[in-house]
Amino acid sequence: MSAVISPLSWIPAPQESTGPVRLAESASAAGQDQLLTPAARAFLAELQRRFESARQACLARRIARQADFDAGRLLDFRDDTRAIREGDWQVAPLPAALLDRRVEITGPVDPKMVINALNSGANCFMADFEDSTSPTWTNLVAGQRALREAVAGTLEFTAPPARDGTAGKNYTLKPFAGQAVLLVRPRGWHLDEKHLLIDDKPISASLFDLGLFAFHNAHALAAKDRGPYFYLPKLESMEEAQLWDDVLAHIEQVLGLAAGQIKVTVLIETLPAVFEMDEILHALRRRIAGLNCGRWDYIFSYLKIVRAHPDKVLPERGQVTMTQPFLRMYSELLIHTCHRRGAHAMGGMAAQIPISGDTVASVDANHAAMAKVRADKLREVVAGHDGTWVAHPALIPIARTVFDERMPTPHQHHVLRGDVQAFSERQLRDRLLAPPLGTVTRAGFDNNVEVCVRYLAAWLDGSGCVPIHGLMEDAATAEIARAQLWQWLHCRDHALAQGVTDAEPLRLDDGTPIDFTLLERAFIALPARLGDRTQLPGGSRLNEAIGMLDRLCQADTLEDFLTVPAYLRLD
Ligand SMILES: CC(=O)SCCNC(=O)CCNC(=O)[C@H](O)C(C)(C)COP(=O)(O)OP(=O)(O)OC[C@H]1O[C@@H](n2cnc3c(N)ncnc32)[C@H](O)[C@@H]1OP(=O)(O)O
Ligand SMILES: O=CC(=O)O
Ligand SMILES: [Mg+2]
Repeated sequence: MSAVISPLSWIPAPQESTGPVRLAESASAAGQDQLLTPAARAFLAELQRRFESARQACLARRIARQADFDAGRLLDFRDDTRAIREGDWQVAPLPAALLDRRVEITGPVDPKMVINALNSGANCFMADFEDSTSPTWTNLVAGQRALREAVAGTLEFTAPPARDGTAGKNYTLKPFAGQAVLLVRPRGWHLDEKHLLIDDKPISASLFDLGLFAFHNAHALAAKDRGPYFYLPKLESMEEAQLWDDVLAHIEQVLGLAAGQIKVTVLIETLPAVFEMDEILHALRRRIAGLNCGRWDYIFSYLKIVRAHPDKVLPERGQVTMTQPFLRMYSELLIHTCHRRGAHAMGGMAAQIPISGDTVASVDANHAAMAKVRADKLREVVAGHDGTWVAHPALIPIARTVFDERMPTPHQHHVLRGDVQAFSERQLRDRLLAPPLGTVTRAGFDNNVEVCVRYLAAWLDGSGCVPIHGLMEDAATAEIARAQLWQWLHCRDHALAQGVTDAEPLRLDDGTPIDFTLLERAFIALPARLGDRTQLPGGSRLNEAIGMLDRLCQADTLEDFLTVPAYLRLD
């Protein structure tokens, strides 16, 4: 292949050790000392000192890029990496455990979920420290402990006794051969972990989650012919992928693992990343097993990146489905890119979960929800995806049946999507950026407010994933609701800033202007929608959540991530 730029050339030097490595005074969770041993702390401190400047450089690049987008520039494929896109190369062969990934279950890392997911019959389980976990210190420590015991094969859980005194159910793991293959998703590059201080500064949350898991489990996994396997979230560029590769190569070296033993799957869930999929695969080519369509964060990222482009405002989130052309293009380009390079093209998550109840209405609602999941999985397998995600064990048979019927082979790398290849980069870009047509209804507006408030309250109370009106809501889905509210409310400001002197507010489909009066009305109507607060997850934190959402909506600038200000209120 002809000359390729060196992605490392801009990365700053590691920091010298300057201070102590210690737990914050607020860090108090059962079992933390068995996890954060002196050796584990030293290992994490070295990671932080070695890679923190590079992480900060990546984050600074995100800010600079956003300033460009706000000034009117639109995303495009990179000129400086054309040689990578046009080159003829493949990723390293996939390990046997990651060849057939047709059904992957995902979920938070509490012990019961971990056991249920590993026993669920899915091919893989993504244990999630990210979108579906509220990163309280208790949750993080309990999650790392649960995963360590799961890898050791000793994890057990007993549910608390019922109110009538009946003993709680006991959960144990199936034999290893029947378990789902474990993948772990650390938090993204933008987050800090405030409970472990290195040189008096919080450690990167990504390095904490991934490093601690690798430190404790890499050898036990290697002994079972598994590497530590990870899902990497919210990357925005090949430089961020390169940073991960450097971190992982370093971990392999320090822990004495074979080079390339650690495997990763990267979520393509930001708009910038979709323009650098070849580059991301290339940066991680020694260890990447696939890319995944993280549709919810992708929609959120689309909103964020084009926030200042009034012609690209998305309709309410219920109308932004994967059959919309701009999202179909994203999934098909991902399939084409992965298969050309010998990597898996994983599908994503349908938000519907089973609806319980035996009334006619709930049975019908459940039937409709399951039909939507089935249709989503069918779209994915027909498009060429090699596997998919489910949020709940009851969805595994639906996804499996669809994939078994349409994908007789362990994967379908042979589906090359020549139709996608036929597009020029200009055509691809236009299709990826074209927003769908649609509307904003009063119901859609009010639903966004309710979901944000309920999710935020639950998150502040330690639950990172909750069912709301029959849908799974996690950090990514709630972020869409939050960012949409802000964008709709500030759309006129952006048009005015661009010189449209007679710009009007965006309007609901019935003509009502979307303004702060409408937001206030939604807040006033909220108590009636919420019903008995004591029955809701995080019920005692609803007022705090309302205050936060109000502030986030009123602010002149869109907060990058809801979880960043919310984290200041956690623990
Ligand atoms: C955008 C993205 O990032 S998607 C990825 C992140 N999101 C996720 O991973 C979603 C994970 N799913 C969940 O957390 C849950 O399914 C929820 C919160 C949506 C619903 O959970 P619940 O209200 O407990 O569902 P429900 O009561 O129907 O659960 C029935 C059983 O299935 C188990 N279960 C539900 N979801 C899962 C899961 N994802 N993994 C393992 N077990 C699960 C429950 O623990 C419960 O077990 P039990 O019978 O032994 O008590
Ligand atoms: O992480 C997955 C997503 O859809 O976001
Ligand atoms: Mg996500």
